[in-house]
Order: sequence, then structure tokens, then C-alpha cells
Amino acid sequence: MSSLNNIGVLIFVNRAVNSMSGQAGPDLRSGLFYFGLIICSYIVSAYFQRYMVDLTNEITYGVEMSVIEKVRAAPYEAFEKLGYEKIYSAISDARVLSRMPTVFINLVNAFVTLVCTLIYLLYTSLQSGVALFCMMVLLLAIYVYRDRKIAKDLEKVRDLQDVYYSYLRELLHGFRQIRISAKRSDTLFTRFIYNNRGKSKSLNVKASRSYAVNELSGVYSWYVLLGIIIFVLPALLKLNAMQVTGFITAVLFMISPLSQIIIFLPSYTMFRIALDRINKIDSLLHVDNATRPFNPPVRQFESIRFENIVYAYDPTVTRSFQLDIKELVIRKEELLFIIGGNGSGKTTFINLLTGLYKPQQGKVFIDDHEVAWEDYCHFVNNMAVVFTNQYLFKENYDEHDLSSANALLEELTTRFNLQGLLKPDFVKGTLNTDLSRGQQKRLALLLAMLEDTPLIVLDEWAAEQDTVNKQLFYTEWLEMIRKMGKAVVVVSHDEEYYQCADRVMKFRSGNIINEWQNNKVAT
Ligand SMILES: Nc1ncnc2c1ncn2[C@@H]1O[C@H](COP(=O)(O)OP(=O)(O)OP(=O)(O)O)[C@@H](O)[C@H]1O
Repeated sequence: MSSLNNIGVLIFVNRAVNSMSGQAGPDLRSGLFYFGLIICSYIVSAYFQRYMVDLTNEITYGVEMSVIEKVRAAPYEAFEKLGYEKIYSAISDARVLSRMPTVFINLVNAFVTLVCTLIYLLYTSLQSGVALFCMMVLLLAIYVYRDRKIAKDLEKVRDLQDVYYSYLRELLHGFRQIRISAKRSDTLFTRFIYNNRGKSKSLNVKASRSYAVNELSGVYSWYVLLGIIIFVLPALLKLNAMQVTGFITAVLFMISPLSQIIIFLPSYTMFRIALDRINKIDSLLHVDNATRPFNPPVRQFESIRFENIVYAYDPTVTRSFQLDIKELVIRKEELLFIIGGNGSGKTTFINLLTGLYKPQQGKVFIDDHEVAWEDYCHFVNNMAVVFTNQYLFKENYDEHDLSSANALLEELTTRFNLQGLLKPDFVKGTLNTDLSRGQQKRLALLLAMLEDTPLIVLDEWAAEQDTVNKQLFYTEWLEMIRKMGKAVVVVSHDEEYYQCADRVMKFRSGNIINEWQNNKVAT
């Protein structure tokens, strides 16, 4: 609508110029139409701007949410392979896409104006219109060809950005180690970070310069074209003064839409790169709808049994590590210890037990009923887990009651020697997590207990505890947890406490090589 209005304005301007050159004086009716068109164009454009603002925000929100939702529903293995860097990049790519509607609508607007102006030119003089059209297509073709070459450099810049994020991650996560070693710091910064940024800078400079030259060439070739129309075409095609005036006005009118098209190409390249990358993440995070997190009611169990389970990190590589379990049973209210040397497969098994890894073969039974893997993935909501490198959330996502009215919280705070350390903030509903590693693990255990699940899984929980807390853990706390009606699976390297378990399973090279029951005196 707006573009058609603009064309109307062009026609009226030309008619007014022609009528004035014919000494007829200003045409009042055309004047009225002209102002009518301007008002109409303004109203349509204002409405459209509002629509664009809404659409742009809707797209930013939509794409960002879709990436986040994908991450939420992604299987852990896919997430592990992808890494944080690509996810951060995808979220920033989502922002790039938000500019897409504005740029595309401007393009459509420019295109409609251009086509209408061309029709008008063809109507004024067929031969000159055709000549102009051919020249314009040629100019655009050269411009597009050059733009393609620049786009390749921009793609390299985006790849360098991914690698840069991975170095930043090393810097932020390993800040302490980097801070205390000048050599490490120098190598990271000079050989990796500066090098990466330097390459990215020069590619960016090259691409931006080429874009600038390309844009300038586009605009200036148009001026050359204008010169040809004014100085060459009238003589060549024998145009009269009125036709030349109409032509010049129309060509001047085309400058703005043409520059819109020229500006569009770099934006289009950026959108395409962003979209490609988001699509790549999309396919890598292939959401398994069946294993989407959902919160089923707590379900007690008598036993969980794994049968003939096989899991390989990379099944295509014959010599890669493989977990191969003939049978493993976890019983209700039982203290089961998983032991074995480094790399024997204990954590891999915990990841299977907690539904994070999907076995390539095998069956899972709950209370002697075979369950599909998808159902098992929902069943894992019945487990509270403390991983070796457990992350303590700042927010109370489990919505635990952190007030002094929570008797279990009070009791466990005292038991786990955390008095005075948790400093609950009742307004924000949070606990203090600025604790030592050992204290953090005790807090993680406390929170796992508050989850009120029939099974607790603790992967090398005691590794960071001092001797007093470690002894209390093995000799008193585990027993207390069991008496609360929970089964506990403990991954442990603490040989001196193996007798505290009801049952012990020993792993070696991905297999269970030994299993025994301890004869504990009932208390
Ligand atoms: N993400 C991974 N990709 C490929 N291989 C892995 C991965 N994680 C672990 N492995 C391999 O799997 C094997 C078992 O590792 P796992 O972490 O289960 O051992 P673990 O018994 O828990 O050892 P530790 O006592 O040192 O914690 C190791 O040989 C390891 O190299």
C-alpha cells in the first residue's frame, strides 16, 4: 500500500511538472490528490510500523524460547556433546533473527516501488525503460556475486566466535589456575585468545571493507546510470524534454529503494548464517519427546533391575569404553555401595541409573515389570541425586520450605554440622551457598533429603569430607537415611567403610566383577 502510494506521488509530481512546463499553472485537483496520498501513505506506514514492532518482539521471544525449550528437552548426551559455547551462540543468533521482519518488509517495499517505477518508465518510453532495466539487472548481478564472496569470510568469523567462547570458558572456569601461572596465562592469551581475536578482527575488517566498497559501487553506478539517462539516452533515442524530465524524476525516485536492496544483502547473509547455525543446533539437540521432563507423582518401589545392559560412549569405535552389566538390582531401603578403580564405569552407570544416558541394549524392570526406557526416564523423578561435581543452585527451584517450621530441615542442619551456615533468606526463599566444598556437599545431601524420594544416589559424596564428617556419614547418616525408608546407592573409594553397606558391587572395565552381602548386625 505504502509503495503504491509512493508511486502515486511520483506520478502526480511528474504531472505537476509537465503542466507547469506547459504554462498551464498549478493543477489544483492534482495537488489535492497529492496531499490525500501523503496522508494515506502516512496512516498505512504508521500502522505497519506498529505491526513490525510487535512482530519483531514476537520473533525475538519466539526463537529465543524455542532454543531454550530445545535445551530443556534435550537428552543429556546430546547436551554433553554440544557444549555450552554453541548454546550461547544460538541464543545470540536468535537476536540477529529478530531484525529479519523489518529488513524483509523494507525489501518488499523497495521492490514494489522499483517494479512500479519501472512500469511507469516503460510506459513513458519503452526503449529507454528496457535499456534502464537491463543496466539495473547487470549492476545487481555484479553486486550479488561480490556479496557471496564476502559472506564466506563472515561464516569464518562466526566459527572463530564459537572457538573464542570455548577459550573464554577455559578462562572463566579455570581462572584460578590461569591467575597463578604467568606461563599458562601467556599461552592461553597469546596463542589462543589474541590469536583467535586477531584472525576474527582481520576477517571482519576485510568483510566490512568489501561491503563498504560494494555498497559505494552500487550507489555510484546508479549515479553513472543517471548521467547516461540525462546525457546519452535523449540523443540516442531521440527523447523529448518531457520524457527526459519524467525519466530523471523516476530514476531519482529509485535511489532510495535501490539502496534498501543493497543494504539488504549483508543483512540477508547474517540471517542465513544465524539460521543455519540455529538449525544445526536444532538437529544436534534432537528432542526426544518421550523423555521430555515431566513431574509424575512419587512412586515407591520394591526393586529396580537392569538386565543385559550395554552402553558405549561411541558404539562406532570398537575399542571405546563399554559398560556391560548382566544383572544389577537395587532394592527398597537398601544401602548399596558401588566400588571400583578409576575409569571402571561407576559414574557411567550412575548416568544410566538416573536416565541421563540411554543404553544401546538391555532391559529395565521396576518391581519385576519391564518398563520402556521413556517410562523409566519419568520414573527417575523418584531419585534425589548428588553428583560428584554437584552444582548448587542459587534459587530454591524445588520450592522447599526453608523456614524454622520445617522440622526435618532443622534436624538435618544440626546433624550435618551446618548450623549457622545456611542463613535462609525467607523473602527470596534461598539459602547461602557460599560455603567450602565439603560444606556444599553436606548442603547438597540435605537438599536431596528434603526432596522426599524413595531413592538417593550419591556419587563419591564423601570425597571432600574431613575425617569426622566422613565417619559420621558412613556410620550414622547413611543408616539414618535408610531408616527414613529410602534406598541409597553410594559410589565410594573409602575401603575402610565398605562394611557399612548392605551390599557391595565391584566394577572393573565396565563389568561387575564381584558382589557381596555384608552381615550387619541389625540395630
Ligand atoms: N563423556 C565421555 N565420553 C567418552 N568416554 C568417556 C566419557 N566419560 C567417561 N568416559 C570413559 O568411560 C570410562 C569410565 O568412566 P567413569 O567416569 O564411568 O569411571 P569411574 O569409575 O566413575 O571413575 P572415577 O573413579 O575416576 O570417577 C573411562 O575410561 C572414561 O575414559
